[in-house]
Amino acid sequence: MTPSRERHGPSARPHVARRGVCLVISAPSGAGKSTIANALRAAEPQLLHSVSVTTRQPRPGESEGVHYHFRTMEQFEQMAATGDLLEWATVFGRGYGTPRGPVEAALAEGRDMVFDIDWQGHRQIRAALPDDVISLFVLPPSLAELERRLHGRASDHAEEIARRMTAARDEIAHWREFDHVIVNTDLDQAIAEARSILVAARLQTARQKGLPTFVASFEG
Ligand SMILES: Nc1ncnc2c1ncn2[C@@H]1O[C@H](COP(=O)(O)OP(=O)(O)OP(=O)(O)O)[C@@H](O)[C@H]1O
Ligand SMILES: Nc1nc2c(ncn2[C@@H]2O[C@H](COP(=O)(O)O)[C@@H](O)[C@H]2O)c(=O)[nH]1
Repeated sequence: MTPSRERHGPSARPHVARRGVCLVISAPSGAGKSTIANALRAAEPQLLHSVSVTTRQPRPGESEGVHYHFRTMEQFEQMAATGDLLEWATVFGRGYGTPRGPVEAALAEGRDMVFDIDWQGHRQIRAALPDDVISLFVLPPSLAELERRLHGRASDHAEEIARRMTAARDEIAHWREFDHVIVNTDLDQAIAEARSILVAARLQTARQKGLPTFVASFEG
């Protein structure tokens, strides 16, 4: 039998526009979250990357507006004070934050965005956008391997690596706050798992559009 709303065609409720997914990836420094986020973006060119603001110096090979927006502490504090940052935190003694404008634009357009931020940022973004955030915590296979990766990356001096290893324990202590956790032992597997999480988030019912029109007739 034809469901009633389908019989009365025009009275069927319009479809809910698709909401973008805010995929927050956190991990102790060196566990591989940027590598995984970059691989996701390479596999999914539509996926936007939230470019953070930081007060740290650029590393060799990093460019303004691509890896970070590099700002002075004064500029950073001004952005935080005027509400230009959706979240911000002090990480390893420096300021890091997420510019608000690009996130709001992405959500308005139903675009998905990936965030490479720490646990403090995750808490704040989840509180600000409770319906939009899906979060993933990336663990290294061991602390020894984490330290090997930080040295292997060759981007930080020994003192900075020691600081990041100390902070790693604090970061890992928050793993249960996340929706998903993966262990980044085999990189290809970790990327595939992260992609599955993104795909599953996209398929959540509240985010759908473009479904066959008959489904509107089956709303309770
Ligand atoms: N599964 C893996 N096996 C071996 N090396 C890996 C793996 N995943 C990532 N790496 C390497 O580990 C290093 C750290 O990775 P990456 O820079 O992505 O870490 P991160 O978590 O984003 O760190 P940060 O928070 O400091 O930005 C890089 O040199 C990367 O190539
Ligand atoms: N709360 C936020 N944390 C951020 C943001 N961008 C990056 N980060 C975190 O900082 C560390 C260090 O990054 P690095 O590039 O200096 O190695 C990283 O592990 C992220 O967790 C942000 O916008 N907000």
